[in-house]
Amino acid sequence: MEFIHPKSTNNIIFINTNQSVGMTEAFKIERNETVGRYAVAKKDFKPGQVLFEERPVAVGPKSCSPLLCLGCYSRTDGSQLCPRCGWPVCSVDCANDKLHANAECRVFAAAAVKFQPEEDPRLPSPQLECITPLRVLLTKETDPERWKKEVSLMESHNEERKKNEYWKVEKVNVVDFLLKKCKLDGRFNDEEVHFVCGILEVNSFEVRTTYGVAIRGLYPNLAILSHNCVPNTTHSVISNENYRLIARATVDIKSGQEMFTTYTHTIAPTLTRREQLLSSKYFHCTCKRCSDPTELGTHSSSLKCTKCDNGVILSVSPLNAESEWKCTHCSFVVSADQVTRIFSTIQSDIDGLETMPNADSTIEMAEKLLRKYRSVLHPRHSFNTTLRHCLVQLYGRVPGYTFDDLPDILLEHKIELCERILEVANVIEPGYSRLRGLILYELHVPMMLFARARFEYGEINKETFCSKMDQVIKILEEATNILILEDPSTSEGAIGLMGQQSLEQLTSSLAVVKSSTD
Ligand SMILES: C[S@@+](CC[C@H](N)C(=O)[O-])C[C@H]1O[C@@H](n2cnc3c(N)ncnc32)[C@H](O)[C@@H]1O
Repeated sequence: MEFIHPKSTNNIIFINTNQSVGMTEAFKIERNETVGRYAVAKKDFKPGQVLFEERPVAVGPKSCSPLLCLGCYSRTDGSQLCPRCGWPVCSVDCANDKLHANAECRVFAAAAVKFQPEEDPRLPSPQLECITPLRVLLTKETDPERWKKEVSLMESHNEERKKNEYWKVEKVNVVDFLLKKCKLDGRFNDEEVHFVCGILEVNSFEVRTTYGVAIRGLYPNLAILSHNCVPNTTHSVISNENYRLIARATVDIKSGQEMFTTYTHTIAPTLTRREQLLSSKYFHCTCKRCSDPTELGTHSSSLKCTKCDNGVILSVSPLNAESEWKCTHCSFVVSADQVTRIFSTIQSDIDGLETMPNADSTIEMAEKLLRKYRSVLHPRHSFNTTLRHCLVQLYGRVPGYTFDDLPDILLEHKIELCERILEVANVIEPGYSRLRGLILYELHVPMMLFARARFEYGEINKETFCSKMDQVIKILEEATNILILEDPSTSEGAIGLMGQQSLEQLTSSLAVVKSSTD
């Protein structure tokens, strides 16, 4: 049987449990014509408070995944194979991992379907396309209750998906492969296999393994939440606890209010977010942020007018991707096509940064891009926020730009980069969001070093220094309160723990300074 190599898609939003949908204490499920089912809070929640915890129906490789071990999902070249089924794993432990051994391993071994070596294991492996759908399908037999109450109710959008080119690829790589080659046609049918592929595309969320590899997980409670480009919840997945998920409120959620998550990158501009939501989740987002030409005053999509100095170019009708864009000050008009071209040129420049190492050359390139598009993009445009986000993680860390190397001017620069990101993050991911937690943490170090230097040079007096340090402590406290809620095995969780220690040290050394006589 010949597999079809699909074009790469990114349709991710980003083990059984006894807890079924509708049983959560946090929300009740309501329904309307536009979104289908959605979640309404049953009581009040505070920022950071847990809404619900759940175990996934299944986790496994994403669509278009490169070759991965089917036990721990580490990258592999396919040279090590499971002794029972002959599919890629990286160790005996991984071959014996329950998720593999009780699922596809049994199916492949019974049908004697062997894995065929891939020419280039770094490219998407069509053979892995069937793994996560198969794991979900098998729950129909292993946990029929959960299948009936949770999985079978999920939205697949198969009527729309049927019209896509990819439907035919899915028929060959997943449906025919599982039913014919793996001899599952007595247990499942065409419609069921396409259904699980559909619900995975529409409902699964990206999950990171302990080693940082991106896979996907199907979480029925989380999947009830509608999308909003300003979410009021966040979630973390604990990879070394069988991918248990914890969903939390990021802001106050009152009883009767809808709970929202995000299915896309919040930093992206409206055109990009809406395009991604339409192509992979099959709906037109009409949230407040998408409907507002200024993106709630963040100007994440706005361009600078090149004809007059004072104007900002905004979409006349942001819910219509064909709408023209106009200057707020002069009569200059730009077509939707022109804006799309400008955005894709800048986006591909930024994408180039992703493949660069964490080194001084990446700092220089990101700074160059900020300068290059200064006359085109609004200062708070999404692309600028993305570049600043990249820079704040490098300043203070990479050789040549460690905190010991940074002159005061670069400390001030890092402070400004963080403050600019926060102006946007406070609106698009308010409250207890990872984005805010991380940027607040990045902000506290240069603020502290800058204040210390000013004090040591005698440029500020003790009182001003103490008030600046009080500010630093407040910022670090907020960062820590957010990040300490993350799994300690993740980088965010580790920063939360470091933040806690620094907070104690800073508070006690500031107390010493405050009590000292001049
Ligand atoms: C993960 S599911 C959410 C649960 C779904 N509403 C259900 O009934 O099963 C994602 C789907 O819900 C709908 N949806 C979610 N958020 C939406 C929104 N903001 N506007 C319109 N439809 C939305 C879309 O059909 C989308 O493909």
